[in-house]
Amino acid sequence: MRLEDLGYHTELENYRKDQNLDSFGVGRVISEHKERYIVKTTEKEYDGEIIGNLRFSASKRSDFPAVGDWVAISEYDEDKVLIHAVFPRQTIIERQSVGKQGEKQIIASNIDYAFIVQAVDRDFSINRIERYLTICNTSKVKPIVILNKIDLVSEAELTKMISSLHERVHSAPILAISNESHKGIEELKQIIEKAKTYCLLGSSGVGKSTLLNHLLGKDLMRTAAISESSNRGRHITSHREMHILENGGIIIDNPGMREVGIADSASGLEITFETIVALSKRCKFKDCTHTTETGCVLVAALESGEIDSLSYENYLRMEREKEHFESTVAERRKKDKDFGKMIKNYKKGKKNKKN
Ligand SMILES: Nc1nc2c(ncn2[C@@H]2O[C@H](COP(=O)(O)OP(=O)(O)OP(=O)(O)O)[C@@H](O)[C@H]2O)c(=O)[nH]1
Ligand SMILES: [Zn+2]
Repeated sequence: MRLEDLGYHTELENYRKDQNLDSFGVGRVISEHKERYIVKTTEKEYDGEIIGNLRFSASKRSDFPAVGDWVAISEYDEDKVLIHAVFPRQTIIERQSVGKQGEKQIIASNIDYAFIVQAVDRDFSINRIERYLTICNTSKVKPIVILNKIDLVSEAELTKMISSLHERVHSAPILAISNESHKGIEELKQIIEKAKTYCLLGSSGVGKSTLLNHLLGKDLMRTAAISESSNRGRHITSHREMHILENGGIIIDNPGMREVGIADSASGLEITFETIVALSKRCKFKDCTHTTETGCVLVAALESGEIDSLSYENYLRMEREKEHFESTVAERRKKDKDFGKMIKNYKKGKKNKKN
């Protein structure tokens, strides 16, 4: 195995040289548990601990290593390394840390692509797909939409779902698969690139674990669960959050990833709702709510059908959640009220126009 097989590339190597980290080894963090890390190198997997210096200079949680990070290490025992430095991260998936207002927690780093998994049964929701797209766009991770459980719907139903999806989602490839009939799984495997890092996003029950097992070709989750229970209280050396697939792709799947929310994804809205945001910037009215105002570019675009109205409502909702997340409590109360009025106005306006 070479470092490149774990996703290492020239930019990281240049950084290592620039920072005079040549005397250290290089590894990638594949698991994190209460400040204990598993670091994978070309030779093996080590238990890693950060050096005191790194701990003292860390001013926030994101200064600590995360799953997916490249780190400079030195071996101090047969299976143990000290972590001296964290390499700059190319992409970061993070979320609001529990209990600490305003502080972010890194879920994983250096991910190239995210599979946004959604089941085509009751779970199917383009709104939710737009949410996950926004998370990806915030994190600079490239999205790939996967519609799963297509064995549960007819060909015609699936075609309808895909075409309605195409109307609102323009920037991401869409794949349809079934873990049950295995339809589309080969095609999915084909698009997975060697040495690129992937993650799985999507609600509970959409089939992420089942898919991962198919990709890995084994019943991974069960194996992990067994070794975890027999290792209770100790560092769980058998628990991996990063997996290398047969074709060389790398998948990160950790518990935190499954709880990432929109509140944490401010900047991505502009990319997900590119047309809407671009238009709203062109609106000539100051303080326009872009909902009912005559002469507003957005209102006009909605009427002409240039913008999908469901997409627009979803955008308003997410924009508001974003602001909610960024504002203080007092501001929030006022904004909630204003927003309530705004949505009401918008819907009233739409109704009136229909009549
Ligand atoms: N019919 C059908 N069922 C599926 C398919 N994929 C997964 N399932 C079933 O859906 C259920 C949930 O699948 P999981 O893989 O555990 O879902 P998950 O996304 O990992 O869920 P969390 O672990 O809660 O995040 C299981 O009972 C699977 O057998 C599929 O393609 N078709
Ligand atoms: Zn306007």
